[in-house]
Amino acid sequence: MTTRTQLSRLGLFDAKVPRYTSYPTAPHFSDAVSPGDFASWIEAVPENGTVSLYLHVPFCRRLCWFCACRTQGTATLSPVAAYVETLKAELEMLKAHLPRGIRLSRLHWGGGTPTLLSPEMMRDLIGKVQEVADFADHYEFSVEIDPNEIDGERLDVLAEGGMNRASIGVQDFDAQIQETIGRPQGYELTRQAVEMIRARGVASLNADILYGLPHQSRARITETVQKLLSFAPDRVALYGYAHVPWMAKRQQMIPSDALPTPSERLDLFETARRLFVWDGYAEIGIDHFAAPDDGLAIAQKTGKLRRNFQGYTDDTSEVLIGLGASSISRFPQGYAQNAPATSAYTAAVREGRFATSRGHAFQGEDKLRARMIEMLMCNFRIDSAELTARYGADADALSAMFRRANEAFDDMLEITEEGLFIPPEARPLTRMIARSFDAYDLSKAGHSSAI
Ligand SMILES: C=Cc1c2[nH]c(c1C)Cc1[nH]c(c(CCC(=O)O)c1C)Cc1[nH]c(c(C)c1CCC(=O)O)Cc1[nH]c(c(C)c1C=C)C2
Ligand SMILES: C[C@H]1O[C@@H](n2cnc3c(N)ncnc32)[C@H](O)[C@@H]1O
Ligand code: MET
Ligand code: SF4
Repeated sequence: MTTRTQLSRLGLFDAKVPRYTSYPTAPHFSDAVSPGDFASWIEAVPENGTVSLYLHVPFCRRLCWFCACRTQGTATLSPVAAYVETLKAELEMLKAHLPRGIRLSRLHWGGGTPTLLSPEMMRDLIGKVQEVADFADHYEFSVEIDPNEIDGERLDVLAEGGMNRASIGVQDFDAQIQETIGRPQGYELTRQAVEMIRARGVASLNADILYGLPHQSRARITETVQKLLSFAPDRVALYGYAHVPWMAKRQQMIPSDALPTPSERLDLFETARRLFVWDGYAEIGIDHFAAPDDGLAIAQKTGKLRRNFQGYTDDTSEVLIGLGASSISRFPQGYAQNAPATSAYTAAVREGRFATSRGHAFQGEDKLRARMIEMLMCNFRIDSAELTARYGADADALSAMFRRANEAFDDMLEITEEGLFIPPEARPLTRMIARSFDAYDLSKAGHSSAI
């Protein structure tokens, strides 16, 4: 039996599974976590430690049809200006609760399109962040940049404010695909954005591209990857296009009959993956590639790769604080998510309350299972020794779980003294294998394709 037949028989081409940027995943959050819990979790951060800070900007000038991000269109800057004022008020509240001596190991601006902010708004927001906490040594300040929404002046402000990583949205360079997904973006425009970013000494450049787009073929994705490689990005995220029109209504604009089949998606991923590997990139987890000297590649080699809401990271901070509408924070105690609607978020912060609307306090085996799933997503292996040492897991119980997983996956996995290992031929199954260690009921969540 070929590997592909085996993958198909195991349900890879039919499965709908989470992306596991958290465990439990966000659909399992409830209203059990309150603004008061969020405040007390912030107050419990150890003095003189580090935290990471994520600021979410849920606005875009254009609304690309393929996009599943939580963002709203705006033709003018006035809602953005009002939103920045709310973010500043939320930062002020954070400052009031944060223990002494905390520094930022990471600052990430995401969205949406944070580069929609005017240079003055950017300066203002950076200033307010600096009032809350200084950057730690070896900090990273990264910003998601839409090449259509950037200019030299904004980049100057960001670079002066300490931005040392930039991430650009590319998705695909093919004109017909761009038209079908509602995201026109010429190669030349993207190249100019890259040059402007590099000219300001920004140390690290990431680019996002997608496989599984309508009309995408091996030839077309090859061309896109080659064009992207001409920019020599330090990192690339190669996400599977998640077609979830029941969640992201804009995707109803995308003709489903032009979408590749799950089997073709696997081909597209493999085609792109090989090109990156040939070019010397290290494979990072399920969907990232990094130059060998990049932090992600080093973290992977040293076993320090982590997974958070922004994807893969080499950040070692235990605490990630997400501000802005819909942002999710992670603490040793659990997750807290802000109200998703900008109106509800704004109303809470303007009244002087944190906007926490949902979340999950860790209980029972949550942390153990979260770490097992993170290990699979990052390293394609589960290391039993760490689980017994850090979470008091029972070695026999772990072995029994591994054996059950291996049976469920046709003996394609390897069980060793050290733990469980997913060999390369079984790696397309990684999210499905992770799901087999998920104790929550996933039947109602409406996830995207497993490949
Ligand atoms: C920056 C944009 C995106 C974010 N997530 C996605 C994009 C494109 C992709 C995505 N994330 C989820 C789905 C649903 C189906 C699935 O495959 O699981 C898709 C297509 C899951 C998801 N998205 C949000 C939540 C709360 C969840 C569930 C979490 C999980 O399954 O782990 C909302 C959300 N997504 C993004 C942000 C910043 C955000 C709001 C907090 C990023
Ligand atoms: C932040 C990044 O999220 C990715 N992104 C946006 N929408 C989707 C989707 N439906 N499926 C997969 N990835 C998506 C894009 O690559 C963007 O650049
Ligand atoms: N909005 C930017 C872009 O589309 C950043 C990636 S999508 C959140 O290019
Ligand atoms: S891809 Fe980026 S610019 Fe397009 S709608 Fe999504 S967040 Fe906005």
